[in-house]
Amino acid sequence: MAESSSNPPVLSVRELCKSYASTVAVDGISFEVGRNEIVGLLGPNGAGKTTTINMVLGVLEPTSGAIHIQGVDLSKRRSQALEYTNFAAVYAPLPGNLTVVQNLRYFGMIYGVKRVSERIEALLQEFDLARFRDTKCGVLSSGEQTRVALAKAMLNRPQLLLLDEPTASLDPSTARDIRARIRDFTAKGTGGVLWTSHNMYEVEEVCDRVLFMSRGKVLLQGDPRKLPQEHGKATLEELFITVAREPLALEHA
Ligand SMILES: Nc1ncnc2c1ncn2[C@@H]1O[C@H](COP(=O)(O)OP(=O)(O)OP(=O)(O)O)[C@@H](O)[C@H]1O
Repeated sequence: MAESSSNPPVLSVRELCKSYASTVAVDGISFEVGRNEIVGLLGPNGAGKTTTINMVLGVLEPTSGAIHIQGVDLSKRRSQALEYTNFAAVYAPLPGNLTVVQNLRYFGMIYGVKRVSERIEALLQEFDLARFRDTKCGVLSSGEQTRVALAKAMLNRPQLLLLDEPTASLDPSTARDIRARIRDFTAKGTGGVLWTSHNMYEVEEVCDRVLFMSRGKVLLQGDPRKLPQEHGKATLEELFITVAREPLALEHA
């Protein structure tokens, strides 16, 4: 049973902190990801984005704070919370010596997916991967590997999908295709997405809401199409550069 309410957000993060000796990587951030919502987690290199994602994935233990996935407290009922979650990132490629189907079967078994063969066939169709089913993942192009990584991330029908720069290194047409599939995921189901990207054009196109992080804190949040104007900037990219170079100016604005 959910702990907070009968219809909690897919992700709720409260006062989350992570410190390493003298480095405070994440410094008391709070935010939510709602159903059918794509939230962009933005910020310059070293802002704390990956550390945040790794804590939500249960890979890193927070120093303090709370994470609830579908209302389930990650620190208390970890397996149940993680059953609702999945993840794709370019720096976490699938084993290259396994074929597309072998990879999907392997992860399907790990996630305990019911009627796994049926689920794999549906995902091969959905992600236009049928012709690569017996190809080893290591020889696929970046765009094809991203599609396999997304198919793997959908195996357990997650409610919370974490995507760390899913379109990095993709050509514009493949990137557009991937964005459309992610938008479909939130539009057709009940899930939500937390998405990191350094591509401001993409963020404006895809994200319903963005969180700007700098030095471990969330400095700004809002609609990516309105935020620049609200802060006297012409574009999201200009706002990003200000957050990166002069975070204190915004913190005190
Ligand atoms: N294991 C660790 N030990 C010490 N410091 C760490 C460790 N992991 C991360 N950090 C530091 O925490 C801060 C946040 O790092 P993080 O990887 O979360 O940033 P990021 O926003 O994902 O950056 P990027 O855009 O470059 O991927 C950085 O200053 C980093 O050096």
